Amino acid sequence: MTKRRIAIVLFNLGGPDRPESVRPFLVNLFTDPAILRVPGFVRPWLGRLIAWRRTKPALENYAIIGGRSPLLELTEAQARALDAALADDAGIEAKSFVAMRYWHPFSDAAARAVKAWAPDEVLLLPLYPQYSTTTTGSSIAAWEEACRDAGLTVPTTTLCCWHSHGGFAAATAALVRKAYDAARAELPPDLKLRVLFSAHGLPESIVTAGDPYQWQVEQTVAAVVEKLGIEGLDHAICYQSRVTPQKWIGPSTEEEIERAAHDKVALLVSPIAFVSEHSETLVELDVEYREVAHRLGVPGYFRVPAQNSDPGFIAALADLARAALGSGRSLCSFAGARQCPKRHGDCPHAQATAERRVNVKEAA
Ligand SMILES: C=CC1=C(C)c2cc3[nH]c(cc4nc(cc5[nH]c(cc1n2)c(C)c5CCC(=O)O)C(CCC(=O)O)=C4C)c(C)c3C=C
Ligand SMILES: [Fe+2]
Ligand SMILES: [Fe+2]
Repeated sequence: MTKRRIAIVLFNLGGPDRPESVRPFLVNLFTDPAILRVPGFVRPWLGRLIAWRRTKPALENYAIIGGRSPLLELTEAQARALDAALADDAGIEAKSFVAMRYWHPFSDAAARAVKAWAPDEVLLLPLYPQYSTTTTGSSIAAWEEACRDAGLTVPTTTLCCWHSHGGFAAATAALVRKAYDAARAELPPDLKLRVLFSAHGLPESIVTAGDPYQWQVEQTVAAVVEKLGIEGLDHAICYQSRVTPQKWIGPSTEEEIERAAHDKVALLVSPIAFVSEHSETLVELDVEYREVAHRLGVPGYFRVPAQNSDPGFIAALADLARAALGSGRSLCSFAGARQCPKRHGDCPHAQATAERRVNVKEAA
C-alpha cells in the first residue's frame, strides 16, 4: 500500500543563534506588519528604531543563556519526537519541517525543503497553542508567500489553534502537578502556594481589534486547572514580556508577584503560551522575576518547565496532527471556537483561514 506523504510544518518565532544575530532578528520582528501596526511607509524606519533600542537589553538577556536562543534545537527535537510518534501510523509517512518567523530557518527555506520532499499533503501546525494575529497569523501569511515564491502547491490543512485540546491540557497539567508537589514538599505546611499561569503579553489595542489570544489563554488555563483537579487551587493568569510603551493586557506578571508578596503566599509560575524554553522563560521567569519575588519577600518561588519534548505533550501533538488530517474540514481543535462566547464574537481567525484553505478530502 502506498503511504500518503504528509509534511508537517511546525511554526515558531525563532531566536538569534549568536550575539551578532540579535539586531537583525529584532529588525525582522519589529518590521512585521502583524507586530508593528503603523502605516507601511513609517514601518521600516520605526521598526528599525525600536529594534535598535531593544538590542542592548536583548543582548544582555541572551548573554545570560550563552549568547543565543535554544529555541531552534528544542523545536528540532520536538520535530524528531513528533515524527517518531507518528512513525507507526498506518497509511501515512509523516515528516516534520521547522519554519521560524524571525530567524533561520525561515519559511522560504522550509517551503523549498518541503517541495523537495514532494509530499501529498501539508499540515501547518503552529507551536503556539493559542492563536494570535502576531504569531500564528503572521507565520501563516509568511508561509503562504514562501509557497508562492517556491511554487509549492500542495493540499494544505491549517491547524490554527489548540488551546483547549484535552491531551495538551492533560500533559501540561501533569507538568504543573509534578512541580506543585515538589514545591509543596519544600514549603512549610501552613504556607499557601499560588499557581501563576504566565503568558506572553500583547498590546491591548491588538486584543481590542479582535485578536482571540487572550480569550484562548483563559480557555487553556481553565482546561489545565480542570485536569489538575486540585480542590480550591489558588491560581491567576498574568502576562509577561512587555516590550513597547503602549498599554499591554494585564495583570502583568510583576503585578501578580507584588500581590503574592502582599498576600504572603509562595508562587509556582507556569508558562502557558510557550511550549519550549527560551529567553522569556530562562531569563525573564527564572532570573528577573525570581529576583523581583526575592526582593519583595515572596516566601517561595518555583517554576514549571516548558513542555519541550515531554512525551505526553508530543503524544498530544501527534493526536492533533492525526485529527486534523482525518477531518479534512475542521481547523480548530476546539469545537466551540466559532462561537467565542466572550469578547470576540465569531472566531475571526477560523473564518479567515477557512476561506483560504484547501479541503484535503476534496483535493485528494
Ligand atoms: C510588540 C512586540 C511583541 C509582541 C506583540 C509579541 C508577541 C508574542 N511573542 C511570543 C513568543 C515569543 N517572543 C519571543 C521573543 C520576542 N518577542 C518580542 C516582542 C513581541 N512579541 C521581542 C522583542 C522578542 C525578542 C526577545 C527580547 O527582546 O526580549 C520568543 C523567542 C525568544 C527566544 O529566546 O528565542 C518567543 C517564543 C508570543 C507567544 C506572542 C504573543 C502571543
Ligand atoms: Fe514575543
Ligand atoms: Fe482556532
